[in-house]
Amino acid sequence: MRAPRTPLGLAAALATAALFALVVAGPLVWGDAAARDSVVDRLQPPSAAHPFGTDEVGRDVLARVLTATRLSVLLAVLATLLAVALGLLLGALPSVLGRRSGRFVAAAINVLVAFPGLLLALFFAIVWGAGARGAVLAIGLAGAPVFARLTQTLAASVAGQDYIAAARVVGVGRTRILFRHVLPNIAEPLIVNATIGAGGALLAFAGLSFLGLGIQPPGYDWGRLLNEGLDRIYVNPAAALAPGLAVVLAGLTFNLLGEALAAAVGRRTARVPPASAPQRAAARPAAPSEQTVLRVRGLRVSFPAPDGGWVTPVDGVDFDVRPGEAVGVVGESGSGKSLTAMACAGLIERPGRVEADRLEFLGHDLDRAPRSLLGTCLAVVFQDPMTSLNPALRVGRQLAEVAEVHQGLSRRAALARAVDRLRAVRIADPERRARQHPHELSGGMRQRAMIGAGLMGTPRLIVADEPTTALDVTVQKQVLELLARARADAGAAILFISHDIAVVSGLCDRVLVMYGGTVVEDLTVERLLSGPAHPYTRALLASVPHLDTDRDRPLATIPGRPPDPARRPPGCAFAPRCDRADERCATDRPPLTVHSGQHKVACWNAS
Ligand SMILES: Nc1ncnc2c1ncn2[C@@H]1O[C@H](COP(=O)(O)OP(=O)(O)OP(=O)(O)O)[C@@H](O)[C@H]1O
Repeated sequence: MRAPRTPLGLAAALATAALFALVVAGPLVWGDAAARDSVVDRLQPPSAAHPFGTDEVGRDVLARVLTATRLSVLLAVLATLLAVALGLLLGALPSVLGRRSGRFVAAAINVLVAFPGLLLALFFAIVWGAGARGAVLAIGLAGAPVFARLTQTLAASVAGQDYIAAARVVGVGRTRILFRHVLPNIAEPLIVNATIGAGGALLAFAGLSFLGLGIQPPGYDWGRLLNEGLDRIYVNPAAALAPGLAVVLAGLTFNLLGEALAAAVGRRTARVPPASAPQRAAARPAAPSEQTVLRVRGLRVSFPAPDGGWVTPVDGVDFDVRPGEAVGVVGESGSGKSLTAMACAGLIERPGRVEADRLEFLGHDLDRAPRSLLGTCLAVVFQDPMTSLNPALRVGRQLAEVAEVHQGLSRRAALARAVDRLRAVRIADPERRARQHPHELSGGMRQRAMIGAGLMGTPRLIVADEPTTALDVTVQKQVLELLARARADAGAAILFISHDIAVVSGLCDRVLVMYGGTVVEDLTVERLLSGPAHPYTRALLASVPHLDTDRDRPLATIPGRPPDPARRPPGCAFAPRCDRADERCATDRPPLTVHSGQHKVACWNAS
């Protein structure tokens, strides 16, 4: 972890050093003064000799508070360690046990977390009896469910990572996966939370000792001193104030340390270092001779189904996108267009699972492609420009981040480039707009800003998922023109998802028609308009109204409904709605094969 350079880090380091010094030196320096009684000095008010007064036997309150630091802090740390150890054990169990027992343990953890911690501590303190041991056990056990829940959540968040899947594939057992792959990857957030938890344990200790369930005389910690001070609060309030202050300051120290650790860990994980020299070489746009920007073979996207199995909405998609080419993806709602596009951009979130025989971007396996390559050469434009921009960050900053992280530009240079890109996407007064937050821009401007973000690098592929659906018709036209211009200027290929065939045929060279989670026809726009071969594409075209459509007749519709991904028929998914379907269509799934030239069709009875 890096040296504390922020004010928060510096404050945390100083406070922790001071507390540590008191833990070590407190009893050595002030131990004698804390034990020295003197009948004549009984119940003295604050004075120069005794800044917080004296107790019933004339001992100096300040010396006792400073001496009690060691016991108070050590007991809190011990209880926290116990809570973390038990929490780790309990939270890791669901990963080691089978699905059924794992669920049972997870449910038990949830119930324990919902139970108030201090009540639990009181219960355990009474079970184990008053005293230091009982209090450590009580606070440790009461804190364990929170850490168990944290461990369980963190373990689940790394469980879907590829390196865990790879370990499973080569037969590594669950326990070994837990210790070698899961725990090392969740250690940092656990340490941060344990540090903050120690502050809570300190307070809980003070509470138990104050209630007489913690440290017993002649021993004393801050809680006991607080208890004694409160007995004579009307005579000498400072005697209660001193241990109270000590608890607050030490608690704050733990919290500060936790916050500083969290900030350092956050910085480390959020900030991707600028590409190193070899990475930059890899990130350089691929040579123009390269034939394919995106190569997809046998792409499958699956999600866990409620019955415990998997449902596969995208099932065997094959296509290529060549440099500078604009490829449209059309199909009814639910045909798998967006999932295909998101899988190609590496954006399918867990628990979704992406499998493919080949999924390559600029010749790199998408899984292993350098992050800087994706950051500079792949741009994604989403349907809703409001949710794709961070509402808390200024627009210019968001665009600049791409150049800062992936191109190693300084903050100032990156911001200048952001303004330049906003100008390139025809946003008027880009300097002012760059300083604004997304909510201050119109929907069309936000979408242009998103395209501008994609143009911060040298995009070789722009994946646009229904980028104009949320916009009105005039703004829609401007955004389409902008995409076409980005394609012409930057030479970027476009994968354009839309349910609107008219829009697709205006922008694209080629069209992929999707049905039931797969590509059923891959054809040029000219071929699409002159006469496609797949009955589904024909039906889709017939359902689009155009200027020559006879208004006296009802619009053509495709009878029936698209198949549910969980209950797709074994043969052609379109067969139940197809007027050309025969027996073979019901049993054998037609592969996507060359129909003529570059035209491909997946149909046994293509025209
Ligand atoms: N996270 C998910 N979990 C489970 N199923 C999902 C998930 N995301 C999408 N699906 C299912 O996958 C299928 C295809 O979804 P997708 O969003 O790719 O369709 P689409 O063709 O883009 O449709 P639309 O035009 O309505 O966006 C749908 O049946 C959808 O319900």
